[in-house]
Order: sequence, then C-alpha cells, then structure tokens
Amino acid sequence: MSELPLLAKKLDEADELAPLRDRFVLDEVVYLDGNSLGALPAHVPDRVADVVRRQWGELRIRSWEESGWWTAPERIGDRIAPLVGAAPGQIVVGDSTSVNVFKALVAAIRMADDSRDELLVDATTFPTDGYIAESAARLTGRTLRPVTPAEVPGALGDRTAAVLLNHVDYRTGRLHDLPALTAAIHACGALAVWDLCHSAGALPVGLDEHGVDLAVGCTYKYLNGGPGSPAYLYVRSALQDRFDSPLPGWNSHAEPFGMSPAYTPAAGALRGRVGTPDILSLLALEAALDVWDGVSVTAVRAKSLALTDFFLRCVGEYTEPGRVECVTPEAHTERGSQIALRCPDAGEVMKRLIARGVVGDFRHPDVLRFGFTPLYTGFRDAERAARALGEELA
Ligand SMILES: Cc1ncc(COP(=O)(O)O)c(C=O)c1O
Ligand SMILES: Nc1c(O)cccc1C(=O)C[C@H](N)C(=O)O
Repeated sequence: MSELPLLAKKLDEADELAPLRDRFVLDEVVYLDGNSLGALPAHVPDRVADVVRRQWGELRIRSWEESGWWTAPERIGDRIAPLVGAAPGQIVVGDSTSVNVFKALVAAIRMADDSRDELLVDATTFPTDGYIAESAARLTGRTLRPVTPAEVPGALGDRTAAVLLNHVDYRTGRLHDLPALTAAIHACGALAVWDLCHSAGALPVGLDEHGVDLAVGCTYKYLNGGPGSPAYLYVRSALQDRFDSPLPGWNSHAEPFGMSPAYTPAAGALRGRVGTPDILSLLALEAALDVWDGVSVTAVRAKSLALTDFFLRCVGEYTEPGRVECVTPEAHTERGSQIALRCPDAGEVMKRLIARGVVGDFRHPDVLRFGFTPLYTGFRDAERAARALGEELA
C-alpha cells in the first residue's frame, strides 16, 4: 500500500494556501487545466450580475463615468501590475493576447534603429505569436527569424530590432531565463518583448526589475478572468513616450472626446488602448483579481514547485518506468507550473482521464499536459491525478 495518499493529506494540511480553494467554484473533479482556463472565483457571478443589472440596466450611459468603465483598462492594469512585478502606470488591459502581440511587436520595431532589419521569434512558440510576428515583420519590412530561446544569444546582432519570447513554453512547461535573455537582448541594442501567458499568476516575473521593454499576457489562465477575458500590454515607463501604436484607436487619444481628426497619443500606457473596452469581460476580470488579496506570488511559486515535484514523485511511483517521458525540466529554475508528459497514445489517455474526472489537456501530437494552479490545486489532487494516470497507462 502506497504511503503517497497519506503524505498528500499531510501536505494539504500543512499548506497555508489551501484555504484559498474556497474562493473558487470547484467540485470533485481534479482540475489540472487552469493553464488553459482558470476556475471561476465564487464571488464573480454576483459582481457581474451587478454590472449587468445596475451599472448597465439602471445607470446606463452614466456608468462610463460613475461606474468607472472608462478608466477600467488602466485601473485593472494596475491590479495586475504587482503580480508581474510592475510599478503602476505601465499596463493596460484590453483586446486579445494576439492583438497585443501585434501592438507590442510593431511598436518595438518602430522604436528600434531603422538599420535593424531582423525580428527574432521563439520557434517553439504558441502558434498565434508566430503568425502575428510574421505579419508584423512583413508589414514593417523586416525579416522574421525563428530561433529557439536557447539559440537567441547566438542569433542576436546589429541587425536585431526586437525579440519575442515566451516566459514559459505552453507545451513543455519550460521556464525560460527572462533576466539573462533580456540582458543579452539589451546588450545587443534590441528590444525584449515577452509573452507571459503561462507565467503570470504562477510565478514571479519581475518585469521592472529585469528591464523588460514590452510584455503581453492573457488573463484567463492563472489570473482566472474567465473565457476570453481581455489580455494586457505592459510598456516600460521609460519607453512610453516613444510607443507608437500600430492601432491608434480613439481610446488611446490624448483627448478622446475632442473628436479631432488629427491623432495625438495619450501619455503613458494608455497609448496601448485601442477602441471601446469589452466592459463585461473586463469587470468580470476585475472581480476575479480579488482572489489575490493578501496572496504573495512568492508563496504561490513555492507551492507550485512543491505540487509539481510531488506530482512527478507520484507519477514515478504509479507509472511503469519508461511508459511516459517527462518533457518538463526537473530543475526548478527551468520549470513553470505545469507538467508535460509525452507518450504515443496521449490523446486517448487524456480522453479517458477526463471521463473519470481528472481534467488536464492534450497537446498535439503526443503531450499530456497537467497544469497546477496553487490557489486551488491541492496535493491530494496531484496524487489522485497521478494514480488515475498510472491506471490508465497500465
Ligand atoms: C503563449 C500564448 N500566447 C497567446 C495565447 C493566446 O492568445 P489569444 O488570447 O489571442 O487567444 C495563448 C493561449 O491561448 C498562449 O498560450
Ligand atoms: N485560449 C484558448 C481558447 O480560446 C480555447 C481553448 C484553449 C485556449 C488556450 O488558452 C490554450 C492555451 N493557450 C494553451 O496553452 O494551450
């Protein structure tokens, strides 16, 4: 009889973050897919109902001012800022990650010296970043060069205008060295643009500390903003005056209600805004961010590593050796908040796991992906998932 179930129980009992689970709507399912869609914070439905019934239903147009709708993109950006190590005034929320990748890349190229004609992109990236980078390069007359993050230092040079990288790889869960890569990019005179989709809310990012130039991220994963909740754009304060948006919509105008035919950009991160914000999603996100009150990202990171270590230990005990290959690095300095296991029948195995109440996801062609969200995932969840996995793989 394995001692792991008892150990899991003890680890849960000693876990200071365990009570946070009550802030979410969860059931008996072991939910290891918060790296795709975060769970629903329990207070969000009532808050959204208030936005719909009172702010929209009763106050109607007055809500742009009285309910703070107009300033929501920057206000909510300031709520996200401490989670990614940014001082206030550098993040605006709105649009999708894809759209923000576009804004960030074109703006970065416009800030770089004209002689720099290359844009480097993570060759292993979540596809949307690669597609958008290709279009940004084509529109600006630059050459797109896909390279793996490990190849970036060797690929940098006088020709590099900007580099787009993922902090954590969506497939393998590998955490890339943001401080070192940003420093290398700066040493060659280029701009560093980071996609934080798989790191924000799971581990410390340190945007200001490491001098990141521009960053984007989604809010529906570890920030639990809900399906399709708006993404965010970070523009380092020192660069804001030079941020020349390729999508200069009226919401980014210095005087939006001046209705001038001439465009004058607003000061600060507001330049990253485009058109009318998606208020319902934005305010659902704002409510969702309340779950972070009193929670430190450092504590979240410590639990995330403990959870993924424990899950790997359970998989090691419950699964026949060689049946799966772990593609997530073992070193803590190289691991995000997910474990990715490779096996040829991953698609079928994940279907069976989901059918028995263990929800992770399958990533083409052969990866089983298990995301660990420290705010609501426990050690018993990790043990149950590994046990079910071992049985399905047997
Ligand atoms: C690294 C990364 N970038 C971007 C996206 C998605 O972008 P969008 O929010 O535009 O769908 C995802 C996930 O969907 C992702 O994992
Ligand atoms: N954004 C998603 C969606 O709209 C539907 C299904 C999944 C997603 C995801 O976020 C996938 C996720 N970025 C991934 O890492 O695979």
